[in-house]
Parts: sequence; C-alpha cells; structure tokens
Amino acid sequence: MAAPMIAPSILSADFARLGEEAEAVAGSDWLHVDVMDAHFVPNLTLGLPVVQSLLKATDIPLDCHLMIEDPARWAPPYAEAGAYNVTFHAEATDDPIAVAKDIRAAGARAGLSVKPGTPIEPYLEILREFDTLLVMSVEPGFGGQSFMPEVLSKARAVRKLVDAGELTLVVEIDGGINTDTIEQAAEAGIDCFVAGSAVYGTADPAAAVRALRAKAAGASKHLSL
Ligand SMILES: O=C(CO)[C@H](O)[C@H](O)COP(=O)(O)O
Repeated sequence: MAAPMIAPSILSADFARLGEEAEAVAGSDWLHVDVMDAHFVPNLTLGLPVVQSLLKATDIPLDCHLMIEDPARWAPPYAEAGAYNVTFHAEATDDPIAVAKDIRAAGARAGLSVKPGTPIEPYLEILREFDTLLVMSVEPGFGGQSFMPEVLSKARAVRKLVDAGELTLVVEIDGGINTDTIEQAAEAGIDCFVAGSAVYGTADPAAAVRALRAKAAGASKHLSL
C-alpha cells in the first residue's frame, strides 16, 4: 500500500476564510469539499461557485463529495471546473456508471460513495468504472459525529480486490476520523482519510494532519508484515 493520504474536510473550517483555511493544511494530499443540497441530506453547505473560488485559492487537489440529488446533472460541472475527484452517492442515482463516465470525460477522477447502511456487494462489479470508493463512517450531513466501525467490513472487501489486482482505486473513509479511530481504519486497508473536526477543531490544523498521517502510517505498516 502507498503512504496514507489525509484529506481535511472544510466542513469544519471557517467558511468566511476558506482560502486561509486551505493554506493552513498546505501539506495535505487532498482537500475534501462537502457539497450538500438540503435534499439528499438535511444540511446545506456550498456549491460550484465556492468550488471555483477555492480552485483559485489553493493548489491542493479538491476532493468534491457531492451529497446531492441528481448527480447526473450536477456532477460533471465540478469536473469541468477543475476538481480532482468528483464523488457522488450510489443511493442518488440509478445509473452510477453513466455518471462516472461523464465525470471522467469532463476531466476528473470519478468517486462512488456509500452511506453506512448501504451494502457494497451490489456495487463491486461496477467499481472498475471508478477511481475512488468513499466509505461513509457516519450518516452523511454533519461533521463531528461518532465513527461507525461496522462499515470497515466494506473497506476490507474492496481492499482485498485491490490487493489482488482486480481493481485499481483509492479506498477513502469519511466521518469520525481522529487520532483514536484512524488506526482501525488503516488496519482495514483505507488509503485516504477524511477528517474535519479532528483537523479544523484544533489550534494547529497542519500539526493535526501530521499526527493523523503518522498514526495511519504506523497502523498500515503491519498490513504488509
Ligand atoms: O461528509 C461529511 C459529513 O457528511 C464530513 O466530511 C465528515 O463528517 C467530516 O467531519 P468529521 O471528521 O468531523 O466527522
């Protein structure tokens, strides 16, 4: 496995200072951007204009997580704007392959996300159409919730396929990741860890990213022993 990646979630940042908040985590692998529409989830955050501004404000690749209805209509513009990853929810569309193809055609990596209660088995066959699988370890909608370890069986199942060479994709986890929970996620084979409150809820977000990366690296190490 490659070195663990950390993606701070700006959901926990100060929305009036997003450029500075991105700067505060400059060493991060991806910057996770939670787009919520108050329909697919009961919360409303930001949309394409803010993403376009963020793209001008930071060099960190943007990892856009669309918690929205109708991704077929709304996801490709995020790719056209220059987002690195555009991830949408399996539960939000009947044709995830078509959405993934459109995202890739528009120049971004395509990601599929599953809520905690959504089984992964029906999607294993189509994961070759994706560059990222985002396993939700809280109910999508809000930061600061408690980690749900029961979702890790999904990560283990997909990790097995990646390690066997049957799939090439980044396995990402989102929700409740902090220095107490990141090791169990790393042991399950997660490549990329989203963390909101554990990064932006601290006085030193850059140090928080380093601490998370070190813990994940320590725990992933014994995977290859
Ligand atoms: O997608 C999300 C919520 O739907 C957030 O990215 C996630 O919850 C991060 O926040 P925290 O690390 O505080 O749990």
